[in-house]
Formats: sequence, C-alpha cells, structure tokens
Amino acid sequence: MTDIVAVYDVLVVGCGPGGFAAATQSSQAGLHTACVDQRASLGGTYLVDGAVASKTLLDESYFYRLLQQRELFEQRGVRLPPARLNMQVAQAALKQNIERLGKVYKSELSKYNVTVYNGTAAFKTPHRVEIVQHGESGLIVEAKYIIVATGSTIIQCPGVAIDEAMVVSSSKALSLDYVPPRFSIMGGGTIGLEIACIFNNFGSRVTIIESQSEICQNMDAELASATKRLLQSQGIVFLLDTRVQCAERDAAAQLNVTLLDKRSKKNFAHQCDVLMVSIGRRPLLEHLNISMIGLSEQDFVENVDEQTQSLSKFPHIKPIGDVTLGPMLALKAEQQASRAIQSILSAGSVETSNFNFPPNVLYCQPQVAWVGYTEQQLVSSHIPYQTGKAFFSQNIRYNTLMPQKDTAVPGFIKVLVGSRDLKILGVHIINSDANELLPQASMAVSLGLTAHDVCKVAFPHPSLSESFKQATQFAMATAALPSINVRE
Ligand SMILES: Cc1cc2nc3c(=O)[nH]c(=O)nc-3n(C[C@H](O)[C@H](O)[C@H](O)COP(=O)(O)OP(=O)(O)OC[C@H]3O[C@@H](n4cnc5c(N)ncnc54)[C@H](O)[C@@H]3O)c2cc1C
Repeated sequence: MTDIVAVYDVLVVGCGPGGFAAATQSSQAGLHTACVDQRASLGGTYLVDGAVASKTLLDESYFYRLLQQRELFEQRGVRLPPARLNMQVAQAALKQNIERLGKVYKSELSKYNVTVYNGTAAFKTPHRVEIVQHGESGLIVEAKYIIVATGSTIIQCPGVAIDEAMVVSSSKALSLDYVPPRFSIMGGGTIGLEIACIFNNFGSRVTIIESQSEICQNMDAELASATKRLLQSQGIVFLLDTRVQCAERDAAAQLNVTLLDKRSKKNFAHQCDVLMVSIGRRPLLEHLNISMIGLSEQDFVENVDEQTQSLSKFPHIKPIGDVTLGPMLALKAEQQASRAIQSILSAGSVETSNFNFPPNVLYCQPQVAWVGYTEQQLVSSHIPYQTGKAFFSQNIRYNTLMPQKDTAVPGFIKVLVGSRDLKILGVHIINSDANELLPQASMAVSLGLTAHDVCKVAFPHPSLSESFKQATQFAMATAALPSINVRE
C-alpha cells in the first residue's frame, strides 16, 4: 500500500555534489524542496568513495613516503624516528572524516529546510516517484520538477569479475585496511593513477596495465609522457599496449592474470595480490525505473538541453552531474545544478556558464594539472600556436621549499598561445601545487585573455605563480619570431 506523503516544487534524486547544490539552491530560492538518497551517508560518490577518500589517502601516503626519506630532513637539521604505518588506524580516521562531512551535508540541508529521505527512488509517473527503503515500498513523492543527480558507477570488464576481495573496484580499493604486496591496476586514467600513487607510497609494488599506448588519453602528450616517467621514477611499473584477458584466483590465494601484449599478439602471465578494475565509469540509472515512464538511457545521453538541463521528452525532468554526457567531475555537477535551478526560476533558458574548458588535476606528487587545448588538439584542429615553457627549478619560491627527492622529471609550466591573436589556448603544469596554480590559467583560457593581458598583471614575488607569467612571456617572444617553434 503506497501513499502520497508530500508534494514538492522540486525533488532532487541523489545527494552527491550535484544533488546537494541543486537542493540547497532550490530551497534558498524559496522552492519547496526534498532530496532523496539511497545511501545512509550523504555526499554521493564524491564524498563517500571518490574524491574525498582518494585525496585524503593520497596526502597521507605522500607524507608517509616523505617521512621514509629521512635524509631529506637530516640535510635540513631535522632528525626523525622511522615512520610506521597502521592502515586500520588510517582507514578509521578516513571513515570518521567522511562521516563528519556527511553530517555537514545533512545539517546544511536542514538549515535550508530541505526534507531529506533515505531510500531508493523509482519513477511511477513522470511527476511521481516511489521511495523504497530497506526493500519496502511505501512513500510516493510528487514534484513539479525532478532533478536526477544519481551519479555514476564503474564499468565492468568481461572475464574479470569483481569480487571485492582480490578483484576490486576503486571504492573497495579506497577502503582496504591493509597494503597488498602486489597491487595491479587495470586502466591508466586519472582514477587508476591516483590510486596507484596511494598504494605505491604505502609500499605496494604497483603495476598499471593499460590497453592504449599512452596513459591518460585526454592529457597533452608531453605532459602524459612526463607523468609516466615521473611515476616510473617512483617505482610504478607500466604495461602499455597490454590488455587484461582474464583473472583467476589459484590455490595459493594468488591472482593469476592473463595479459595480451597487443604488439606481439601473445598472451603472458601476471601475478598480483589485488587487481583493481578502473576502466571508466557510466551513468547510474538502473534503480530509477526510467522505462516506467518511457525513457531510455539514451535519452539521458542525447536528449538533454544544455541551456536548461531539461530532457526533451519531459522538460520538468532535469538530469545533472555524472548521469549526463561529458566529463565526470564534481564541478560539472555543481554548475549544472545551478543551471537547472536557474532555468526553473526563469521558467526557460538561462545564460550558459562556460564549461568548455574544465580544469583537470591528477593529484599525484608532484601534481599534474591542465586546462584548455592540448598540443595534439591544436595540431589536429589546424590552429597555429607557439609554446612557452618555464621550469620551476628556476623559480625563486620553488627553491625555498622543502626539496623533493622525486625530481626525475623537472616540474614545468607550459603555455600554448594562438599565433594569430596571442590568446592563451592551453596551460599544462607539473608542480606540487599545480591545483592551486591552475585557476589563474583557467581564467585566462575561459575568458579568452591574451598573453599581453596576462603580462600586464603583477604577480606576487617570490611565488610559484610567477612561472605562469614567465612561460607566457616566453610564448609571446616566440610569437615575435614565428619561424621558431610555430607549428601550422
Ligand atoms: C576515486 C574517485 C576520485 C574522484 N576524484 C575527483 C576529483 O578529484 N575531482 C572531481 O571533480 N571529481 C572527482 N571524482 C568524480 C566525482 O566523484 C563525481 O564526478 C561526482 O561525485 C558526481 O556527482 P553527482 O552529484 O553527479 O553524483 P554522485 O556523487 O555519484 O552522487 C549520486 C548519489 O545518488 C545516489 N543514487 C543513485 N541512484 C539513486 C536512486 N535511484 N535513488 C536514490 N539515490 C540514488 C547514489 O547512491 C549517490 O549517493 C572522483 C571519482 C572517483 C570514483
């Protein structure tokens, strides 16, 4: 027996960064709002088993790695006792932090008078959703607008069944309370590489198995190659052009993985203790029962209006975040949330925010960050450009910082400038603070600033950010000499 318990202006399904932003903004705007999430803890993939967990463990593992390099500290007059790791304590602290942040989400929603339901939402009619809790149906919620922010889930690989014991997802890997001696990862994308760094820093022997000839397909080729050398110098092994065929556990509780070398077309054996499958993510729609109202997954891919975040079949249903086409990033989910709410308030289209140039960060150590065009994109689009590159080893601020042992690849900032109009087209950085250096580059690229604009700005001294200006100046100098370094 089901009852309508309440009628809302806006119902938000899913409470990750997208759903949270949509629910709070909707309520702040005076709309009667509810939010439903199937997880006990709010915050979605981002908070519970994604960015927050990976960044926390990355930071912790980096410090653990740094503390192993005691001679670095001794050179500066600091003597340390040997560092010891207790992963159970590390995991307990992480769990506590995630729970605390989940409570912050909850209290913020309550501050804004958003009603929060715990359960799985499934469509009954285009305006009605049933909320199932602990397998029991009961609540029907009706809303004028329904924002679908149900996020994403991992893509599975045929022949490599995830048992969350020896073959694991990224979620499970981030909750392991021990350090596997041999940790292999299928997939050399951002998530795979970040988790590789965590376990490498903690002491696992880490192997990345990647079917393409290079890691991180969306990265500038020079940056990708430098990143690979950097991680190799830290001990991570790369098997490129290599495909996982199958994985089987043997009697000795070891995982035997059959790999195919794509170049020689020969299979070979690989052993490890844990294999993480990280070959991408896909929109999560299966619990929502979209077929009940005549929708298919394809509608969420192809038929979403970018101005209003509306489905063309049902304009009152607005998908946002990972469930939509494009990069799976928290900031995209938040931007789309604002657009969805603005479109409800203005009852139509809204000014679009610029999401053409999302900032990207790989939180290894040093970090790798980029925004805008890669060199290969400029070449294939026949856009003439020139480069300016500044090395941090020549930056005064960099030379006052704690030295890093992992300097196999010198950190740099590369600025790509359009030859015709001197517009900043792309910026690519390797530096421990690359994520904090990126916003100025993002502003330049997104707002269409020129190299002249950037060079007019005063930068603090000494600061790492001065290298951005220096690289831009180098790129301009190259522009004055178009025969040097210009590629048409
Ligand atoms: C390891 C890892 C690291 C990452 N690092 C970064 C990073 O550094 N920066 C970044 O920007 N992004 C990062 N991401 C991606 C980021 O987590 C996602 O882009 C972001 O969480 C998407 O937000 P969302 O609101 O669309 O969905 P989600 O955060 O996935 O939230 C969706 C919520 O909806 C719930 N739900 C699903 N179906 C239903 C239903 N039918 N009823 C009720 N509830 C439902 C889910 O349980 C979930 O709680 C990372 C992801 C992973 C896996």
